[in-house]
Amino acid sequence: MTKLKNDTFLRALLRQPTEYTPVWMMRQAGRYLPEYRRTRSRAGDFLGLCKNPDLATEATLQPLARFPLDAAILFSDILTIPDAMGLGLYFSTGEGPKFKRPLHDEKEIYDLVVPDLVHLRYVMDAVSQIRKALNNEVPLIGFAGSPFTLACYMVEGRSSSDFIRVKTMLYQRPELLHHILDVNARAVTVYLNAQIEAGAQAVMIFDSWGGALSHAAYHEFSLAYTKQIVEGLKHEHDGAKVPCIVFTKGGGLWLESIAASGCEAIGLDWTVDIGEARRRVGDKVALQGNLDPAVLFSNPDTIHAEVGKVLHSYGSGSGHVFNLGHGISQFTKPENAAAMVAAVHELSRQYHSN
Ligand SMILES: Cc1c2[nH]c(c1CCC(=O)O)Cc1[nH]c(c(CCC(=O)O)c1C)Cc1[nH]c(c(CCC(=O)O)c1C)Cc1[nH]c(c(C)c1CCC(=O)O)C2
Repeated sequence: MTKLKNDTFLRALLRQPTEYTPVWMMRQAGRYLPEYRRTRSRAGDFLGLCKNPDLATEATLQPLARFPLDAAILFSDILTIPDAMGLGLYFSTGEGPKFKRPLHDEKEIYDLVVPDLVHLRYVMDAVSQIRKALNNEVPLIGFAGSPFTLACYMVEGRSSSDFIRVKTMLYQRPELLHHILDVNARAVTVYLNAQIEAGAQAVMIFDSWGGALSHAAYHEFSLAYTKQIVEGLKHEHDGAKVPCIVFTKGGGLWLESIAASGCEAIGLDWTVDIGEARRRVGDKVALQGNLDPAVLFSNPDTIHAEVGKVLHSYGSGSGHVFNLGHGISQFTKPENAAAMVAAVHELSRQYHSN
């Protein structure tokens, strides 16, 4: 078992005592950092950066060099899986991800199989290289998309705001969507377990679009498959527990069912009061979140006050990992991210009496 110099993040996820509230930021490596933009231009484009383990390691470490964050997250993307399935992922500047061969007809859907890990070898290489470079300073988070969120991109072929194709399939040909979701769930399980074997010390499942579903559809088409993954994960590696965080954007109504999925922690977006969330599920899981990323457009004094409100709402004791309620915007000033991290470390000590 490797000993971490700072394991505050892992202890908070396991609801064990800590001296302060650990903090990291979703999308902490990204376009708001000038050094990231330079690394990306050396790689050619975003996907080239994900597929080059040396440059992915460099990007992962950039935010840690600037801010005293309590965790690193693998630099990659959730869409590596559909890419490895042969859908032809590409990113056109300013328009987000697209697929050359989205899933439109029945034959394409029934031909879909769990990809061979050789096509995702570059991700595991990045994980082991990042672990070496981190030198046990802080833990490394691995991640994947939820089966439903991946299916949104695979069926729509690109980002969408109304999800017309995937929702039409859900109501008109549910068996086709169930087939995609089953393949995705098996693929994500194998993929996350490979990241854990390669050195990821916690994993996070991003269900960015589960919140677009109705109550019943969320349970049947999103949570059921996320649960299947959580059940198939390795919960221990190298003598240490490997906690799993489930983040459903817009999932505030369903915290009790998410907590029952078997995950160690729930990621919260900013629409939820974290204290109320704790009263609902805090005896079962840890909570991660949930500052509105837009707070970082303000100024250090406002950021300090808003961080204070989230910490106060959660209250005393362990089980809270501070984060934004969604990814940091590319238009954020890095010094405002620094102010947030400093405020969490300063203000949270009063809530931890040990
Ligand atoms: C839906 C989703 C995707 N990717 C991801 C999600 C789930 C999280 C969420 O809800 O935001 C997850 C993701 N994407 C990225 C990470 C890296 C790790 C981190 O720092 O948190 C993680 C965890 C890098 C990235 N992924 C992407 C970038 C920007 C690409 C660039 O450099 O131009 C980064 C740093 C591109 C990406 N990738 C995706 C989209 C929709 C986009 C375009 C969005 C945009 O333009 O802001 C798919």
